[in-house]
Amino acid sequence: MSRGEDGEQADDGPQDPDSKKLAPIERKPRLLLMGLKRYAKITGVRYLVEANEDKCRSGKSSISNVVFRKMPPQDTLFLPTTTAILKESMHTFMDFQVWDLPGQIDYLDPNFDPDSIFGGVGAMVWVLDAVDNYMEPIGRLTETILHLQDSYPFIKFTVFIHKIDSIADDSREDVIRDIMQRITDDLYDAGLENPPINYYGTSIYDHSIFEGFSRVMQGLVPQLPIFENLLNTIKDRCHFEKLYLYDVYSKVYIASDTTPIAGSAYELGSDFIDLIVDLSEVHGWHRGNTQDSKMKAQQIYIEECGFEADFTQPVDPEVQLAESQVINFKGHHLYLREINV
Ligand SMILES: Nc1nc2c(ncn2[C@@H]2O[C@H](COP(=O)(O)OP(=O)(O)OP(=O)(O)O)[C@@H](O)[C@H]2O)c(=O)[nH]1
Repeated sequence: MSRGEDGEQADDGPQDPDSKKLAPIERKPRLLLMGLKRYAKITGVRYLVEANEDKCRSGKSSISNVVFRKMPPQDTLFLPTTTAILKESMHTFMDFQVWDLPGQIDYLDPNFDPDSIFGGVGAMVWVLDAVDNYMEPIGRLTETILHLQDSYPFIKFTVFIHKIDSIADDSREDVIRDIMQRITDDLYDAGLENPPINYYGTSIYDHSIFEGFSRVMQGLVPQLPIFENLLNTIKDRCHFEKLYLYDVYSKVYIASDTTPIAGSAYELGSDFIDLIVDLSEVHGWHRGNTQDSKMKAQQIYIEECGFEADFTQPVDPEVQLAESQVINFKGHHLYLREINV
C-alpha cells in the first residue's frame, strides 16, 4: 500500500445530490475516523481540561499515523491537535481514503452540509477513549448514528474502544461490555433495535489496532467473499492451518480463510512480515528465469505444500517478488509469498 502525496487533498466526493445513495463499492470508498474531544464542550472549565488535554483526545490521529504512516506509537505523544480534516489517500488493491475529523466539528449543526463529509463514506470508525469518562462521547455517537442512518444507509459503523492498554487486563472485558451495552440501550431507547455496529478493543501499542482496522477495511472490499473462497481453497490444498492476505505496507489484512483458530495467527504473520522485510533488504535473492531459481522455488512449494507447482511460466527478472519460509518461528512453520496487484 502506498500513501498519497496529498495530506490535504482535493475532495472527490459526490457531485450529484443523489449519489450519496449509491453503495460505496461503486465509488472510491472513504473511511471516516471520528471521536469527541471533550474540552470542546466544557468551555467553563476549559483551562482545567486543557492542562490534561491528552486525556481528552480519543486518539484518531495516532491511529492514522501508526497504521498508515508507520509512526512509532510513543511518538504520538507529541502529535498536535487536529484542527482541519486530514485526508489520507491510500492505494492498494483498491483505492480508498481515510479522513481524520477534528473532534470539535459540529457536523450535526443544521447549517452544516453533511454531504461534504458523509457523502461517499463507506465506513465510519468512532474512536472512543476507554479510559476517559465515556458517557458524553457515547451520547454523541448515538446521536450521530441516528442522524446518519436514514440519509446514508450504506455507512458501516464501527466503534474502537481505544487505549485499552491503559485498562487492567482483568477489567477490559467489563469495560467493553459496559460500553457496548450503553450504546445498544441508547439506540434501543431511540427506536433502533439491533444496530449493526462492530466493536473492537484497540491500542496503538499492540496489534489490536491493525486487527481492528483490518476488519473495517474488509467491510469495504466488495470482492471479500471471492478472496475468502480462494484462500479456503489454497488452505485446503496446501494443508495450511491459517492463511492471510496482507497489505505489506500497512499490515492490514484484506482477507483470510474462514476457518476459526485459537490464538492470534494474525499477530504471528505480522511479525513475520516485519522480519522478512528487514531481512530481505540484506539477504534477498534474485529469482531470474534460470533453471536453478525455478528448481529452488519449486522445491519450496513441494516442501511446503506437498504438491508440485507449475513454474514453466517465465519469471520477469525485473520483478522481485518476496518469498520465504521459516521453520519454527515462535513454534510455527510459516510461509510467505508476495503477490502483485
Ligand atoms: N495509552 C494510549 N494512548 C494513546 C493511544 N492512542 C493514542 N494515545 C494518546 O492519546 C493522545 C491523543 O492522541 P491524538 O491521536 O492526537 O488524538 P485525536 O483524537 O486525534 O485528537 P485531536 O487531534 O485533537 O482530534 C496522544 O498523547 C496519544 O499518544 C493508545 O492506544 N493508548
